[in-house]
Formats: sequence, C-alpha cells, structure tokens
Amino acid sequence: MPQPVLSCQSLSCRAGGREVVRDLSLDVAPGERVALVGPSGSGKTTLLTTLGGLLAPASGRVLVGGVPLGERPDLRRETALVFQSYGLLSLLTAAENVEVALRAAGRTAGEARTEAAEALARMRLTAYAEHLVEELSGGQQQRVAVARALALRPRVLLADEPTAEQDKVNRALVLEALLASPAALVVATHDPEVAGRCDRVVELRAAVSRR
Ligand SMILES: Nc1ncnc2c1ncn2[C@@H]1O[C@H](COP(=O)(O)OP(=O)(O)OP(=O)(O)O)[C@@H](O)[C@H]1O
Repeated sequence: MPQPVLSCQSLSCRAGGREVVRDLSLDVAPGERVALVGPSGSGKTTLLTTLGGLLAPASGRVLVGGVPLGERPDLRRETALVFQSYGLLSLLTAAENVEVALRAAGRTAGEARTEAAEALARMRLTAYAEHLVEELSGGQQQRVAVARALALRPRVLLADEPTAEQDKVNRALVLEALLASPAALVVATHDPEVAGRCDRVVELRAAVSRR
C-alpha cells in the first residue's frame, strides 16, 4: 500500500466510561473507501470521532499522512466529518453553514459563496439554500452536512450513516457523491448497498464491556 492517508495503531476508545473500541489497527490508502459495519453500539461513531481528532484515544494513536494527530492537531483540517446528528448550526441558513466551514478552511468570502452554492446544488438543495437549517427536514439537513463535507475537498472523509435519513433517490445521490470524491472515505453504515460499494469492509464487534 502507498503511504496511508489515515491510520490508527492499537487504538482503543472509551465512551461513557467504557472501552468501546479495543486495539484496532487500520490503514486507509489515499482514495480508498472503507465501510465500518457492526451492530448498534459497537463503537462506529466513537471510532469516527476519534479518527477525526475530536475525541482523544484512550490508547494508541491516529496518524494522518503518517504524522500522529496528537502531535499535529492542525492535521484535523485534512479531514471532514458528516456527523450522524449532522452537527449543523440550526439558526444559520443551509448556505451559511457550508460557507462558515469554507471560510474557516481559508476560502475568501466570494469563494465560499460560490463553492457552497455548487455543493448545495449537487445535493439538490438550491431551493433551500437560504432556509434556516431548523426549517429543513432531517434528510435535507443530512444532505447539507454532506454538502459541507464535500465542499471542503478533504483528503479524508468520515461519514456516519450518511444515507440513513434519505429516500431512495437521495440515497443514491448521496452515495454517488461520496464515492465520486477523490478523498479517502471511511463510512459507518448499516446499509448493505453502501458497504457493498466500498473497497473494504471493517467489522466492529459489539462493545467490549470492560471498565
Ligand atoms: N457520550 C456517551 N456517554 C455514554 N455512553 C456513550 C457515549 N457515547 C457513546 N456511548 C456508548 O458507547 C457505545 C458505542 O457507541 P457508538 O455510538 O460509538 O456506537 P455505534 O456503533 O455508532 O452505534 P449506532 O450504529 O447505533 O450508531 C454505546 O454502548 C454507547 O452507549
């Protein structure tokens, strides 16, 4: 494998005082698509949050491009997350949510406006771009979160059940957009079709019940 864009080495994660991911090592190649599967509560969300640098590992480490995230927290910028609960700012519009992320990533105001509009159009949300997020349906909000992540053009895309709230048409739209991205993709999913379209499937076992 070429230099992995994302790795974890002997990674263990704790949530709610319990170890939910235990001693996991994984290398993800540039552009590779990895599906994370496993029963509810097996630690998929906890693992994605840790890979994204938002949760510190209990032990082990996460590397981005071979560099430990613990030593270079700025490498989190290489990664974009589609959260299961979307993680949007509900009192901003759909467009503003994408633009804020792009501005934080260094785009000018003009670039952010243009790229946000393109990303929302791709998610068939142009008509809703100026709507407050709190006025959107769950499926629409999820597509705003996908648009935001894709607009950032990350090296690594971490997506937590990104098709869960979608009808058939929009599920295909989201899946094809994620697969078309040149980013490495790690996607937690209960959807066999999503897993089937990935290069590799990693199965997490039910949570390890240890304190
Ligand atoms: N903030 C928290 N406080 C307490 N327990 C937590 C917290 N976050 C996660 N857990 C527990 O950690 C375990 C793993 O949760 P996680 O959400 O990572 O699983 P998952 O595989 O993503 O589940 P699902 O498929 O239902 O989304 C669960 O038992 C959950 O109850």
